[in-house]
Amino acid sequence: MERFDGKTPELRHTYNICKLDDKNIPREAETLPDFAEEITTLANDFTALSTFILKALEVALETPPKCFLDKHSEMLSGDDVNMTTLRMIYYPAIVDDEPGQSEGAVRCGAHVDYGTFTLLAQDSEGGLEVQLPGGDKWERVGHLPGSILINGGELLSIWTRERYHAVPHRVVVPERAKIRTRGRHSIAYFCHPDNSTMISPRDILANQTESAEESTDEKIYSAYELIQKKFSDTYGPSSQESNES
Ligand SMILES: O=C(O)CCC(=O)C(=O)O
Ligand SMILES: [Fe+2]
Repeated sequence: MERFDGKTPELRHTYNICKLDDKNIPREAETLPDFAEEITTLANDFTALSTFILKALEVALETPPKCFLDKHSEMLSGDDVNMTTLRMIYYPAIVDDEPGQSEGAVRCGAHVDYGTFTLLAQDSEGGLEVQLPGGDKWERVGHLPGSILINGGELLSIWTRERYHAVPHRVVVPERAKIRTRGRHSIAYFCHPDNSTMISPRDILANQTESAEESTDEKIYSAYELIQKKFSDTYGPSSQESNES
């Protein structure tokens, strides 16, 4: 994903699921007997919520009917067809005297997500910050129990010519000693279009007038090409199949 700087250590563990099947969902029958069922239900709920939001975007942007829905028909069917990912994230407690954990360490470096949008559920530990459009100040995201944050991603920003922004965000290590010695959990659902989708603002904004410059100069890429370009900008040209983060 992410626009991290390649130097600052990121203190987190992640588990990504791109395809909802038995092979990809860990079954820890003894320690977590209901895990597979719970995570499958959660993933399906996130997919249903994403479908609802895609419909709402169609209404808000007055797109041709099913314009977004048809382009997101393969969510969680595998990253060979669609990069949608459910990510479980654990940020371990900070131990100040361990190497790499104090000076300059972050939980998740500043970045924008790549896809259409991200649904983010977080616990109450805090640390998530966003940069709102037009400003460079980092704002704390509070925690409302049960709430889900919707973060615009980069493809949505290209598609809508920045009417919906990709929101820069990060997770900082809490300053207060008592809080930093507790771990933090979050779950993100990265909603992506099908890989072959051409990310063309002209399809989405068909009813809106465009300037002459926008209509002639625009080069159109597929979702797959744009994501590969992101990976190679972030990790270097040899990183072909790395996942978001
Ligand atoms: O853990 C969080 O709250 C944010 C994670 C995130 O932004 C990401 O994995 O892209
Ligand atoms: Fe993110």
